[in-house]
Amino acid sequence: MNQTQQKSFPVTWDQFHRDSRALAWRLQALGPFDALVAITRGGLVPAAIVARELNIRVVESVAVKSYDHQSQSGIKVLKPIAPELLETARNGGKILIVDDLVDTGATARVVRDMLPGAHFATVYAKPKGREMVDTFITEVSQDTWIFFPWDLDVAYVPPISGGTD
Ligand SMILES: O=P(O)(O)OC[C@H]1O[C@H](OP(=O)(O)OP(=O)(O)O)[C@H](O)[C@@H]1O
Ligand SMILES: Nc1nc2[nH]cnc2c(=O)[nH]1
Ligand SMILES: [Mg+2]
Repeated sequence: MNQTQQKSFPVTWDQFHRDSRALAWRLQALGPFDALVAITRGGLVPAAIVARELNIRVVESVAVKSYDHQSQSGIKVLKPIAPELLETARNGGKILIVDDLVDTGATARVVRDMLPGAHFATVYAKPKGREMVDTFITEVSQDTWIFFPWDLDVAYVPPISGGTD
């Protein structure tokens, strides 16, 4: 989304761990996977959790940047997938791609093109990008901005009544 979102969906560490584990449970039936590719940076945390649960030892990263804060800019590949991993995929290896979320699907499309046969998994999905994902856990509406625990801090919230006492 290019404009500031109307709704917010803040996610705590506990919730993110739980949702990432739920993703691993769902993926277990589809494995075993020979390697995992995490889309940095957001995919790194769910990738660590999924790799631990599914005992995937080979973890590669691909760096794709599409947002500055909440504004979408052009997609840039800042670090491509290592040639050894592409070779594994070409030789029939089963590759799992993990990201934290799919929004418009633009990031997913770019990485899918790099690894056409891979399984693409995210923890969260918005309607526009849902078609790009093979497995996800929770769907949120397109006008929702998801706030991840690594982007949040504990802060004072004024009372619902608006009063100060
Ligand atoms: O479906 P899309 O519209 O492409 O949006 C989804 C992507 O946007 C975010 O990454 P971002 O580019 O903000 O970088 P980050 O992972 O480093 O936060 C998120 O982690 C996904 O990778
Ligand atoms: N943190 C965060 N990054 C995004 N990138 C694209 N959509 C989102 C979102 O809802 N939350
Ligand atoms: Mg990302």
